[in-house]
Amino acid sequence: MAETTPPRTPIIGISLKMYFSPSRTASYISSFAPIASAASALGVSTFVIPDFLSAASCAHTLNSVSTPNPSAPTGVGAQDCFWEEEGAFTGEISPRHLAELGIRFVELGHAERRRIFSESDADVARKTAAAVKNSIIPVICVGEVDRDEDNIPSAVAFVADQIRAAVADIPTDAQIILAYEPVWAIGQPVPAPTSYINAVCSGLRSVLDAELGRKESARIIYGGSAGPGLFAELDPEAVDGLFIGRFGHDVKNFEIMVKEIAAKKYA
Ligand SMILES: O=C[C@H](O)COP(=O)(O)O
Repeated sequence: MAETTPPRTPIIGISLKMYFSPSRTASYISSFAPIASAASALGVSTFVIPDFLSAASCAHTLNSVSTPNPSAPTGVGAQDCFWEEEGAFTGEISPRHLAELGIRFVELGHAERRRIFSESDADVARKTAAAVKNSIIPVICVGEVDRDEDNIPSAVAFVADQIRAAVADIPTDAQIILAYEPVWAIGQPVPAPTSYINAVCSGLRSVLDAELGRKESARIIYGGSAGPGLFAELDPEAVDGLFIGRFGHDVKNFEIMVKEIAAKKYA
C-alpha cells in the first residue's frame, strides 16, 4: 500500500553513504535522536540513511523517539533495495524485509549507483514501485551530469525525464521525495549556485504540479555539498528541504540546518 501522508512537510535527511563504521553510526544516531524530536516540534521531518549493516538498529532507536508533531516524523532509510520481495537473489535486499524492520525510506538511483553500478532509469522505476508497494517512501535521486549553468531548460528537461521514468508505475498520490542532486555538485567544497538550484527546482515543481499531478505527493529536496547557510538562500516554494552528505557528519551542523529550514519555510 502506498504511503500517502503527510503531504509536503519540510524535510531534511542525511545519507551516511559508506563513511561511518557501525560504532560511529550508533554514536551518531544517539546524538541525532533528540535533534529529530526538536525538529518535529519545529514542523520539520527528518531521516537518516545509514549503511545496511546499521539500518535495523538505527530504525529501532529512531522509531522510538518521541516526535510531538505527527506531520513531522523521523525515520530511517536504506541506501538501496531490490525490486523483488523474496527469492534467489544473492546479495540483494528485499523492500518487504526493510519494511518489516521499521525502515521507512529507501534511497534509489543515487548518482554513485548510476555511475559505479550502472543503474538505469528502468531499474529505479522498478525499485520505486517495489518500495511504494511496501509502504516505504522512495527518496529518488535525480540530477544532470554536466555543469552548464547557462542552460537551465536542458537540466530541467533531463531531470524531468528521470522523474517521469521513476514514477511511471506508482499511483499519483503515493508520497515520494525527489532528491535533486546535480551530479557535478556532489562531493565538492560548495553546493551549486543558489540561483541555479532555485531555477531548476522551480522548473521541476511545475512539471510535478501541472503535468504529473503531484502537487501534494512529491517533495523536492536539494543535495550536493549542502551545508549550513544554504537553505536560507533557497526558494521555499520550490525546495522542500535538503539531502545532506559530508556536511552533516558533525550532527551540530544538521541541527543548524533543521533550524534554517524551519525559519525559512514557516517565515
Ligand atoms: O547523498 C548525499 C549526496 O550525494 C551529497 O553528498 P555530499 O554533500 O557529501 O556532496
